[in-house]
Amino acid sequence: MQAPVLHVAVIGAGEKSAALLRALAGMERVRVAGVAASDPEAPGARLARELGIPVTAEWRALVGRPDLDVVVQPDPDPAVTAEIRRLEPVRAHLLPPGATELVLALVEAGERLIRRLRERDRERDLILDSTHDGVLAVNGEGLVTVCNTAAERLLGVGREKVLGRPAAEVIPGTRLHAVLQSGKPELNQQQDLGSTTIVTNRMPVRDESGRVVGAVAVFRDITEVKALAEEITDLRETKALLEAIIHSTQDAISVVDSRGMGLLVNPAYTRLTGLTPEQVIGKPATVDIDETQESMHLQVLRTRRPVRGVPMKVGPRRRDVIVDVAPILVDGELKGSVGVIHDVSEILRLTEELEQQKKLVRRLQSKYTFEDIVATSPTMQMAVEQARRAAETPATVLLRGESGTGKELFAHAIHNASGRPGEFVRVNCAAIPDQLLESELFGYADGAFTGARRGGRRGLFEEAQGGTIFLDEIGDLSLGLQAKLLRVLQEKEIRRVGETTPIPVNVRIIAATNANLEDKMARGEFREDLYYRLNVIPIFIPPLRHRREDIPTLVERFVERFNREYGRAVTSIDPAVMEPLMRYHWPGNVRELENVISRAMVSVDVRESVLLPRHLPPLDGLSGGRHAPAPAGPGRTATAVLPLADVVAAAEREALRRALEATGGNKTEAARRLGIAPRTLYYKLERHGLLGAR
Ligand SMILES: Nc1ncnc2c1ncn2[C@@H]1O[C@H](COP(=O)(O)OP(=O)(O)OP(=O)(O)O)[C@@H](O)[C@H]1O
Repeated sequence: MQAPVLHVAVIGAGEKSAALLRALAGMERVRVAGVAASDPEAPGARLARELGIPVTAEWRALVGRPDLDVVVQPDPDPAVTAEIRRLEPVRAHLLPPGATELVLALVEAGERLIRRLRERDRERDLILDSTHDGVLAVNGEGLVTVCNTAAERLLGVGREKVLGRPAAEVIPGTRLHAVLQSGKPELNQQQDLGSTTIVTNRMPVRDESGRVVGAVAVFRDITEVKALAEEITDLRETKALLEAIIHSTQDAISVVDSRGMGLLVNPAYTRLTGLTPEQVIGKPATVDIDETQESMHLQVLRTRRPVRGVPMKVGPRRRDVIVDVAPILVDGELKGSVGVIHDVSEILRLTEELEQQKKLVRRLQSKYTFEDIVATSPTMQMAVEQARRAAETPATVLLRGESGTGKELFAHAIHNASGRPGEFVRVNCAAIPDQLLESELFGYADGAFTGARRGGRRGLFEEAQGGTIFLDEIGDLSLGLQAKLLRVLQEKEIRRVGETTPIPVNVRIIAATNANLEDKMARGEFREDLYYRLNVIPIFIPPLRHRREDIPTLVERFVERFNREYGRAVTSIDPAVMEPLMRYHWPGNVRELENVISRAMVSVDVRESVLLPRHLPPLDGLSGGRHAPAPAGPGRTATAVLPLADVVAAAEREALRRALEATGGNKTEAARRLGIAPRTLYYKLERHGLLGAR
């Protein structure tokens, strides 16, 4: 149905009429049919012309029109009013006096209200558009009334396409119509919109009476939040892992920020330094854990370079530590520095203990005195007497005798009787490779060769400073080393390998050999000058087979010793035991006798008190009785087939034994005749138990 339109005629064109015309022009349901103006230039007449309203000079022409609903006379002229009433008695539409003012006031009030409402709408839109949350509202009919910028962005639609349209049709997946129907809010609903995830709160809008008149949805993009949440979970796990590691490591760790303020310390740090987290975190690292040094953290922050392996003493117990500090650089930016402190006091203590143990072992090595040397035979008594006298002097002693005759025993005894305060150091010149022997004897400088220890190392000559060095198997020394040893003997100073500064040494030298040095000299294998330097006091120790009268006393001595060592209780020796021992030729000399008694004592029962012939092991080459020859001998008619390895080993042992016997124990000569290197011979003798256990 078409809304009715009010047709108005305005009589008069003064200021008041003009104001009324302006007000009426804005009204939708009012049409001004014409304006009556006696002066065509009056303000009302001019405005009417601008607005396209017909203007007439004769008001009577206007009033007579049949389509008029109202005639308005803003400035009433009583004569005109009466005239109108007379002419139009039926349609007395004239507004009463003062009505114009009322209309104007109402229009103004209406305009003010509209302005205020528009402002509020603008404010609301501004607020809605500035929030990141999408806002969508529908009225009671489900038509969209609000769609802010964020909603446009999130939904991917322009507001001009949705405003005033049914939400259910234009917003995919909306549930606002459902909320409109149920009147129940739907809160924190997660919803996927393509690649984005949103979370929505939908609420009904009620009027004062509680009737649902609309619904609002407020929603936000949580794609980033979701990703961040996942990242944070990952970071938390990593952090927990790192914390666990930092907490459990035995190394002390401290971290400072880029200004040098304490950020983190672990329990190992507190244990080591005695500093608690409260004393460190948030405090400047001006002094280091070792107050005598500049803070390494500050040094690293200043230079941006790591510092490694700095030794320090820290904590109330002044523990020895090694510190590494490194800058923390993230994308090239300095974020702080991390220090790791390794406690090395335990390692140092163990090293020291090891050194002590080594010294102890060496001291044990030189525990023998002249009282320990059995010397019943006149030849041995003479040798001991010579040695006693030599001990009183610092002169070089050369001990000569076959293997196992007791040369080392003599060396110990001489050292102990000499009263020299330093240590007794033994070197087997034949057992150490030549290149190694030089650095062993004289030590080496820092960085002398690959693998050399930092700071270099003392050699055995320096170790024996103030004491005695026992150069065993001197006959096996290479010509090169012979020259170097000669210089030591002449100048009484040594030079570490790789160094030129000499170090004075005060060391008594006892050399020993079972080789024929004179033969060697004749063959050019031993330097003559060195021979005379060494041969100051030569002492010959005869082989056991040349002094059999020593055998009973030696046996008694060994039985006593193994009683103690093996927990046996042998108090007497059957005379029948002595018989084969006295007959045997003892190629291995006293060491071999010692081994035989040792094996006999092992086969003695703990309750037995008498050593019997049956306890003795077979003695090589002694036939008859229970002392059978070694198995696998060539003359043996054995039916048993033995493993080849055993047969070969037995043959090798026999060959070695014969070679030693034939050369009187001269190992260099034995090696030469066997066609093997002396070192190989040593190795083989050791393996077959033909070389005394050292
Ligand atoms: N006269 C002795 N009195 C007591 N024990 C002795 C005697 N002679 C040697 N021994 C013992 O015999 C074993 C061998 O002696 P030692 O090691 O001194 O011989 P060596 O001549 O240095 O041998 P090698 O030339 O093989 O190095 C040692 O256990 C030692 O105690």
